[in-house]
Amino acid sequence: MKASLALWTLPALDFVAVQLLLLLCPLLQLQEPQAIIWISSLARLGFLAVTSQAICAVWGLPAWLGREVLLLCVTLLSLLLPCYTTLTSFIDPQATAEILCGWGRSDVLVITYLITVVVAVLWQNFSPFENESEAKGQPSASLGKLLSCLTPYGGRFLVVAILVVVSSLGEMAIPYYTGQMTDWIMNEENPSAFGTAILTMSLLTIGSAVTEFLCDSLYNVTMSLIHMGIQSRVFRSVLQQEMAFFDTAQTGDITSRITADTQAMSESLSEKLSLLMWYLMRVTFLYLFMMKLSWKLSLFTLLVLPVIMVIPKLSGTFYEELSFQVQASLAQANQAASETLSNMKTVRSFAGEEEEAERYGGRLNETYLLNKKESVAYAGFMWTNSLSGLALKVGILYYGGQLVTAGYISSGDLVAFVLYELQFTSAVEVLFRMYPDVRKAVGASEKIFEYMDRSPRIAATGNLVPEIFKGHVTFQNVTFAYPSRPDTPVLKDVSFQLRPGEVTALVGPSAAGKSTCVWLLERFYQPQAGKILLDGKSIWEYEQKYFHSKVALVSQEPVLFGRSVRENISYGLGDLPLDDVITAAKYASAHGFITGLKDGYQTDAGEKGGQLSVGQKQRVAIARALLRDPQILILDDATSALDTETEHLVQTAVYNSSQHRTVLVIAHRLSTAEQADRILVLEGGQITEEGTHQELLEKGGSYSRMVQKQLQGFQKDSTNDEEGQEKHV
Ligand SMILES: Nc1ncnc2c1ncn2[C@@H]1O[C@H](COP(=O)(O)OP(=O)(O)OP(=O)(O)O)[C@@H](O)[C@H]1O
Repeated sequence: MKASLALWTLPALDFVAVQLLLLLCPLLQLQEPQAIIWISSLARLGFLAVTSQAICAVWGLPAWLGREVLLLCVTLLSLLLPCYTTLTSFIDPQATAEILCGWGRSDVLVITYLITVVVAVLWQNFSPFENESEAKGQPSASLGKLLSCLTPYGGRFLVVAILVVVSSLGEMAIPYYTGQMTDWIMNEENPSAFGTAILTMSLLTIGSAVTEFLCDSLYNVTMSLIHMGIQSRVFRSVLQQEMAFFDTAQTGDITSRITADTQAMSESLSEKLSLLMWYLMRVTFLYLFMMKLSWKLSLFTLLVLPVIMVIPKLSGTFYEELSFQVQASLAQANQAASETLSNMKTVRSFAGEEEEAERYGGRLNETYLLNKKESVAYAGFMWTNSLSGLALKVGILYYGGQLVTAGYISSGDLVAFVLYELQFTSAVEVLFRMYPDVRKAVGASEKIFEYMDRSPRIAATGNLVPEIFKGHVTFQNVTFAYPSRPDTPVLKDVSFQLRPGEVTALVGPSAAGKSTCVWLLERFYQPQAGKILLDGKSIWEYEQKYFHSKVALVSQEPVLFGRSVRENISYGLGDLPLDDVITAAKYASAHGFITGLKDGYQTDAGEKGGQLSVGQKQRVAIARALLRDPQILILDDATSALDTETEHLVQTAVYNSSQHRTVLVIAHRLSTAEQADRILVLEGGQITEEGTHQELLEKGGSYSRMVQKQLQGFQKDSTNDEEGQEKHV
């Protein structure tokens, strides 16, 4: 506020300086008015530069004004008049005499200020260079990046450009011939020329329409190719991201970027960018033809043009901001809907339908409110646009009429000019009406490029593919906190080993960090301190595909895909023989229930495996892991949903098949851990005990207490059962 007020002192000081210069200049006793105006203007420039810098240094600049824009204003204020008088004196010395003598007049100063303000606003908003506010992280135009997506199709765009030029030129000829005809009709010199002009006009119109059709078709086909390419690049890039990215980004947001944002962008690009290109070409040609007819009228049009540019731009910026907010709010609504639909069972079991519907309705209402604002902003933008265009038309007709009366141009030329000018103005109007839409595409593309250009914080760039892989895992003083909660360490200086041919069980209370050890071993995250080694080498040194062919995980909540059971088991391995799939399924005790399904191995598992029970899903997931014949097998509470008998069968199969394999089992049921060769107890992110079941029981520490608690739990359960039965009897 202080800075804005201080800035207003600049015009006041400028006014005083001009008055002083007007008093001082006669003292120089110069005869040449051009010399007087240049000397005074340079002195004014020096004064304004020093004063503006001083104001900047003391009060600083207001947020809406860039330093380079202030410099531009100072230069324009001082040098606009001398430059104008010098240039026009070459063309018409009489016209400049009046300004030279009265350069300090208040009306001249006011006009200079008006032009300066218009140019400054244009520069601030349209400058091709990055301004300070953008550098501070506001959404910046990603036009360059967008264009880089178009470059592989350069050849096609060249053909489109040629077709645009040909078609535009065809259109340009029509007003020209209309003007010619007006002159011919008025002079009645060559009546046969009338027919020739009509024929030429018809041919050119047909030619222009045909090229326009070809151009549109080629352009739209190319744009859908680009859309497809961008969508698959974004998806690919998202898949490369580290796990922490998926912890923080909402699935609905990511999906919305891949689908809705790319859709919005490519729609705007295919419709609006083609029109933009078309109208830009048209504007250029129209202006050239207008210049040919009357440079004065063309110059007049150009001078008034900034007025019709600034107003739509201002309302366009507001509209653009709103459309950005609408998109963000829509993504949130989508997120609410997809979260509810993907957790339908939980919603139903807690009778949360009404609450979820209200939540979704609330989000949609927010979007609706923003949409309302956006519509009003759009209407305002259109209104200001047409009003400013109308003012320009009236001005041109008035000035053109005067030029005809003065004999500068013929009536035919004025008719042709007015026709060109009408097209020119509507083309400029269309350009500015479309501008927010193209910005909208750029806005949507910014979000897309944010994903597309994002480099994963953790990249698996290793290339180690040893022929002999034993699978000896070493956790060496590992300390880790999740990136989303950097201040809460989950693992603290954890060290242990998993040996080939051994089954190691990791047990401990809930939230002790057991699954976290698995995620680290799977390379989903990187520890802040310590190392995880595989056969003595860091896990990050191994090549991505090789690593995951050697390390297989069956997680706590097995995830299946909406494909056949067979495809789910052979996921990631391509088209494997059915016999291999069956062997793995048998090991996992899944073959029996699979053959009992309606279509056997071809049965669809449903979305996220929803058509199978949790226990069935767990067995399919174990079969999927065993089919890879991994050297390291991790079972993270992978048999929790199985009955005791099936669990025993699966465990025996897994343990028997692991003579050379390294197996890590995480289990809440301690009976599962009992058979393991070694048991590690993890508590509060630290390994507190290590040994066999027997050793740990004898030690009488946490493990034995946990076993006792579970046993007591079972006894209590069975006592309750017996009591219940007695009561029942
Ligand atoms: N993606 C995540 N981002 C932030 N914190 C997490 C994340 N996953 C787990 N945590 C936190 O890390 C801690 C350890 O979780 P972890 O899942 O490793 O425990 P656990 O021992 O496997 O528990 P359980 O036996 O209940 O599965 C918990 O406090 C949990 O809230």
